[in-house]
Amino acid sequence: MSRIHPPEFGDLSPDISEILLTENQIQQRVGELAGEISELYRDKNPVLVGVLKGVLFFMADLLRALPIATEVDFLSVANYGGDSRKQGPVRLVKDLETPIEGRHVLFVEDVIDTGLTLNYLLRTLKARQPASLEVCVLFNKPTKRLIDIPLRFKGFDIPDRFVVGYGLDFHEKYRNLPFVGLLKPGVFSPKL
Ligand SMILES: O=P(O)(O)OC[C@H]1O[C@H](OP(=O)(O)OP(=O)(O)O)[C@H](O)[C@@H]1O
Ligand code: HPA
Ligand SMILES: [Mg+2]
Repeated sequence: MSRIHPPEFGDLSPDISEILLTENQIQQRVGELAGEISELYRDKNPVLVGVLKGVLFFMADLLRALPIATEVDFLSVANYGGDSRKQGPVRLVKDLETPIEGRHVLFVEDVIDTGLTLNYLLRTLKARQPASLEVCVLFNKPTKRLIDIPLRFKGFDIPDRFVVGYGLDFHEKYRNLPFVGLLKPGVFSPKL
């Protein structure tokens, strides 16, 4: 089975300087992660919890690769600091609809950078007394971490660079690229 993509990504392609992970590499690793996850959660009917919006493609692909019964739910967060994101605390702007007390919860994240977002969310979910709470992250930037977080399932360690694609955005753009890449210096400005 193959997916249909335009040969070029229209007006997005010229903004990309380098592809770090191809669509095939990502899809293969997602399949491997699904295998590992299904071993741990067989017969446990876990709740997969994702944080919007970056996780949308990873969650969709992971769910479809999992050969076990699961449920899915989503959270949404905002940074108190507005534009100075990644520096201040986060707050919940959309909560789960699923009560997770006594449930096996797998937190699914697209990228972990400082770990501040995940740290806040894990503390919030732990207080609801799930039967278990583990983390699955696709892209991990180990050198950016401010808070240590145990990662039960991990897709790739990636360098400390700002990446886009496969759900990851720069000012809400580039999420729809099927690969993960770097933006050209003229396009990406960390101060924006
Ligand atoms: O480890 P941290 O430094 O906290 O960064 C990781 C968070 O940043 C990204 O979300 P973002 O705030 O970009 O929201 P989005 O998913 O809607 O793009 C990502 O999806 C994580 O939730
Ligand atoms: O590299 C990144 N790209 C997009 N969003 C992000 N959020 C944390 N790190 C990143
Ligand atoms: Mg983002």
